[in-house]
Amino acid sequence: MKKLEEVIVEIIEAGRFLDAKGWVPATSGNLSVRVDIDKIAITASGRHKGRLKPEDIILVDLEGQALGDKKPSAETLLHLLVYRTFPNVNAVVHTHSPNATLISRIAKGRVELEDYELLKAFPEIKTHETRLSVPVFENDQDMKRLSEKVEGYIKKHSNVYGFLIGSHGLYTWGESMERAILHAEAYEFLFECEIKLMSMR
Ligand SMILES: CSC[C@@H](O)[C@@H](O)C(=O)COP(=O)(O)O
Ligand SMILES: [Zn+2]
Repeated sequence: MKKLEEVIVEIIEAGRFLDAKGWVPATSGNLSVRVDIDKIAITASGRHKGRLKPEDIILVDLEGQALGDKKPSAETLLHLLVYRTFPNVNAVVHTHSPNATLISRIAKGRVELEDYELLKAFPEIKTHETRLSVPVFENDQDMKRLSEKVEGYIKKHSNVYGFLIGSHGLYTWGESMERAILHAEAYEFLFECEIKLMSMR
């Protein structure tokens, strides 16, 4: 596990990267890193992810209780379910890009990505001759209800590297922040291709 100081810098730099891409507009999005067996560092609620300061990164326990007085992300439960489900995952990112928001409005139930060379950006995928499903969940302000639905799906399906929330955005993760950002980039590219393909039909 990295030291908390290193994790804070990592989250701030990742937020700047996502902001530079236009994927976390208007304080949307959130990022987290596992810092200990029972502690997660996560962005405080309502902060602009391109302009994070060290004090905007706070610690929560595995129930989502803040270990301090700042309010953690409103979507903390969606991060915690990922850490609970995948012991090898150490970073989760959530973006609100136009592509993720749009394709999650168009797709019914899931986005099917197949025959793309870039699918090899995801773990264990070694060939373009793959179909990767990205589940789409209806948006819901009741995070407990939404997180239970997502966790139920992920527990029943293999090869899930991310999920979409309808008209909202993308969640993805990785063994490190670097891998989580790489997966976000790959999803963004693939969603853009799919949206352009749909517009050509
Ligand atoms: C500002 S609209 C986006 C928010 O409602 C939410 O979806 C989001 O991604 C950020 O919530 P936050 O509580 O700041 O982590
Ligand atoms: Zn969001």
